[in-house]
This record gives sequence, C-alpha cells and structure tokens, in this order.
Amino acid sequence: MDSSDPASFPWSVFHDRHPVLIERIAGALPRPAAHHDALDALLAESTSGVVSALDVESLRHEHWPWWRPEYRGLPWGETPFLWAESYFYRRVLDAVGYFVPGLWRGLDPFGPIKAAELAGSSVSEELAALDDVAALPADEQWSALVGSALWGNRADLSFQAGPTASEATGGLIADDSDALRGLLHDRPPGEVHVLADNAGREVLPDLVLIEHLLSAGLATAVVLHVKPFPYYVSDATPADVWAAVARLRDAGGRAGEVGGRLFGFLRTGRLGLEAHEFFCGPLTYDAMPSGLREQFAGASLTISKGDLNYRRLVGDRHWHATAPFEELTAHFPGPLAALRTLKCDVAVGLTEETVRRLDGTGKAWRTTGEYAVIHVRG
Ligand SMILES: O=P(O)(O)OC[C@H]1O[C@](O)(CO)[C@@H](O)[C@@H]1O
Repeated sequence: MDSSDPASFPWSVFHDRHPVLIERIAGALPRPAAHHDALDALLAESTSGVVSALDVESLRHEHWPWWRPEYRGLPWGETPFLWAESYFYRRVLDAVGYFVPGLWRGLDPFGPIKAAELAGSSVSEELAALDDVAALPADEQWSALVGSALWGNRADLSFQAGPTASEATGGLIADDSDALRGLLHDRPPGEVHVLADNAGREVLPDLVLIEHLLSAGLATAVVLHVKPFPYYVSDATPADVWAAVARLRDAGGRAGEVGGRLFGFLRTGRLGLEAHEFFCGPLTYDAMPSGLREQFAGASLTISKGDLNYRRLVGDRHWHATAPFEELTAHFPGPLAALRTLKCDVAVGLTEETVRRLDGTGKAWRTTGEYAVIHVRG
C-alpha cells in the first residue's frame, strides 16, 4: 500500500492531516526560525517533493536502521505507506532538534497536545466513572474494563487532525471477547504483554485494565511495550506512561487507588515498561528482532492495541476484509489478542455478511474510527 492516489486514505494522511499537524507543532511552543523552516521544508518535501536522506548530525546521535537508499529521489507517495509515515515522524523529530545537543533535545514536539488532553475534563470524567465500574458485578466489570481499553483507541490525536473522524459508535464488527476472557480467566496466570498505542485517553484505560490483571491474579506480571520516542503524534512513550500513572494517582476515588497500586507495581517490576527501537520502526511484526520474539513466545497472552499495531500485525495491504486474522498473524509467537478501532484501509477477519452490510451503508467505514474489532488467536 502506498499514498500515491489522491483519492486514497493514505494520500489524505499526508495532504490533509500532516499540514494541520505541522501547524500545531510549530505553534505550540515559541520555536526558533530554524524549526519553522525545517518543518515547512519537511511538509513541502513529503507532499510535493522527493525523499531525501536523514540529517547527518542527527544520525550521529540516534541511528535509524530502516533507511532504504532505493527510496531516495522517489516521490514520498511512491514509497510504502508504512515506511513513509514512520520516516515522516523521524523527520519531524529531526526538524525540531530532538536528538542533537541543545535546548530542544528530548523535548516531545507533541508534548503540549498530549498534556492538554491529559489535563482535560474528559479525562476527569472518565476517571470519576471508575467509581461506578468498581460497583459492578465481576463479569460486567471485566467487560467495562476491556470496552474502555478498546474504545480508548478512538482517542488518537493524529486522528483528530483528520477530516474523517466520527463521534458515532458503530459497534464491534468482530467480537472474540469470550475467547479473550477465557485466555485470561480459564488458564493458570502467566506473563501478559501489552503493545501500547496512544498516550492519555488510551493508555489510561489500558493501565486500569493492567492493574486489574495484576490485582485480580489474572497475570503474574505484565510488560507494557511503548515507543522509545514521540511517534504518530500521540503514541505513548515511557514519560507518557509515568504521567498517566501520576494522573490516576492524583485523581482520588477508585482511580487514585488504581494509580497507587500501579505505582507500586512499576516500582517492584511486576509491571515492566519497555521501549524497544523496533516499535518506532516501519516494519511489520513478522520482521521483529529475536529478543522480542522470545519475549512474546513466553507470554501467556500478548494484547495489541490500536490501528498501527494492527497494520503491523496483519500486514499493511488491501486485504479482502474476510481474510482470516488467525492466518495473517500465524507468524506471531504465542497467543495474541488485538483490540482496535478501524482507522485505515486495512480490515480483516470479518464475515461476508458484515462486509456487505458495511459496504451498503455507503460510508467510509474502514477509516472513521466508528467500528471496532476484538480478534483473538489463541
Ligand atoms: O493510534 P492508532 O490507533 O495506531 O492509529 C494511528 C493511525 O493513524 C494513521 O496513521 C493515520 O495517520 C492510520 O493510518 C494509523 O493506523
């Protein structure tokens, strides 16, 4: 899949979303002219120019092992979408001096956007609602926790820069939630891995679910895999996880208790936080390094969150939407569950009838974020 067709979703990501994003990054902090010039140049290059190589100075400080010399000089739209988006985010970091020594080193360009979300009233309301969840019977509590983690994936800040975002909820169009429940409740507990997606409103319910897994004895330990660097606008980094745990702990009520326990789990290592460079790379998961492969092979379950992880799991292609999830993810070591709202062209694991019904709505159902799936490969 590439982004060369002006009628395609990937094209709209580069031509409609990225200009909004660049404007937000440029305007959020009093940046020097060099940052503005570099951001403008990146936008021009990635929309109407050709791929150029990474800045030598930034490479001296942080490598990018996924550079493909054969893409140099090609219009960005002719390179694979997955590669082009990943490269775009690395170039954003270069444009704002993220890796080179100086005042701006290590400063998350999406930080102000993420911080505003975390401090916002929607988060306060969602955290207060945890008091009600705690009062539910165990079964309903479980469904509520899984549902929040799933639908939290709609709160993606890159998505909010796009024209297709929809507030409506179309519901689950593939639902293996019973299998997910069974994997965690009907077997001896083991180590669960979670492939995190967005910070803020997504990682908060993920953390609440993780705390439940640990406190209820459904997992002996949990490893949360996040991005080592700012990526895809709102993807969670270690700093975002610590900020979310602090937000929970300071919230009071049930959220405060959960945050306090998570703080302890992080300190004792029952909740591990890892940030492998592979997670900021443009490769699909069948190409993961052996160290990660071994970790997932030993897990009782890996839970993958979000759209980008899903693309990387099944392959970023125009699959027929009935292509079986189990087959496409057979490369993944160990049991796997994917919780995802649909925000790109990739859709698999649906029934013919569902596809007919969704096509019949005449809506861009694959990209609006209205629909969600829970897929499990046990
Ligand atoms: O945060 P998520 O759920 O991974 O979604 C990110 C999504 O953003 C897009 O890259 C568009 O910017 C989608 O194609 C992508 O999969």
